[in-house]
Amino acid sequence: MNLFPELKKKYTKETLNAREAQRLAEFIAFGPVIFQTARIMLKLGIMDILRDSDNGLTIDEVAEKANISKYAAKCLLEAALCIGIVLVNTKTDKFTISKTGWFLINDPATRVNINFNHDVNYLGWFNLEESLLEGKPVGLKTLGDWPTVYEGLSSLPKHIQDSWFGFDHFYSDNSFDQALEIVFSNKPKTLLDVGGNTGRWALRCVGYDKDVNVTILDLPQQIGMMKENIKGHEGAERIDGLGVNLLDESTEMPAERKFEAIWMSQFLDCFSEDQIISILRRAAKVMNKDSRLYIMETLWDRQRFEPAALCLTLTSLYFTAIANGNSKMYHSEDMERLIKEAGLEIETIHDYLGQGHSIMVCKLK
Ligand SMILES: C[S@@+](CC[C@H](N)C(=O)[O-])C[C@H]1O[C@@H](n2cnc3c(N)ncnc32)[C@H](O)[C@@H]1O
Repeated sequence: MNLFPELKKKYTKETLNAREAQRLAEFIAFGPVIFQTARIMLKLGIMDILRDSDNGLTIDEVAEKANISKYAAKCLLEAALCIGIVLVNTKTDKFTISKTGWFLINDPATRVNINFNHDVNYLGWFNLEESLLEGKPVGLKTLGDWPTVYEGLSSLPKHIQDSWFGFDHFYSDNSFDQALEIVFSNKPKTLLDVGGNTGRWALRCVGYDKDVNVTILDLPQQIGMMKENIKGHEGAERIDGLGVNLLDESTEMPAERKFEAIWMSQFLDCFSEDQIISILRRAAKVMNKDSRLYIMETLWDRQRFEPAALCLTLTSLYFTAIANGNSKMYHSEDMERLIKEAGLEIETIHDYLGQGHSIMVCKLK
């Protein structure tokens, strides 16, 4: 298995001593409540209060400033101490934030992941086991009654929708600047954005190049949201949308415009291996020898930093329990095999975009 260097260092040999390993095992055993403790410390503003204090605060002072009981403050701070997000001064009994606490407050990726896990996934994780065994998103029933999460996106309650889109947009938005340079180095005049969602990439494209026309393919519900979202923005008249369900194998991609570029960002991870081959074969049908297909994915093995691989392999289990029961964040070797089976080949791979995307540039074999 190919792994980028930081991951290889961490995943191919034991790095913990016995005490550290035992601690990690207990961290796992108490995982749900460790997560909730940290989330509540953030939500109640306790982490902010501690950060903003000059020399830290006692339990009583935290209780008063956060407007919670001393009992609640004591339970939270003692747990927060042992999970490593705060430190205590044993002379003054004052608590301060630790380095990990600083990341909880300031690292935008961590905040997005916490909201996503609490609002979208938390209840559904309880059904992960059945989801894995049945190959169905059994946990999705905690959000609503749809075959996959994608049919339900437009009707999720606002705070859950915000957390889902916050997660999705955070990752893709951060790569768009570099991605625009890669895609527009070939100056495409027509671009098909498959799974274009709310139109954020399409808007960036029409803003970047005054001559490009973008067609978005997505589920009909998303095309409705996309149209609302692009209204009034410069270049919106050069964006159109087609509501389709690409899980229906008889749905072909539009060929009439001879798309010079086909863009799939965080799209193929929504499908199983067989579904990916079918979608890529349909993309290949509308390509000619000059067309390029750009697949932007967070490939878990091609990460510069190990925590990113951790986030990605665990995000795979959101796809299992909530999204559709059969897709994942792929390893690049799997993606490459599927691309080849669909009659395409990889021309180049660009790594380390934004939060950890790669772009596989593909052409007809
Ligand atoms: C994870 S989002 C990625 C959105 C966007 N491309 C980005 O990079 O932020 C996946 C998109 O694929 C769309 N999608 C999922 N299943 C689909 C299907 N069966 N047919 C068409 N689009 C689908 C979803 O509606 C969603 O907009």
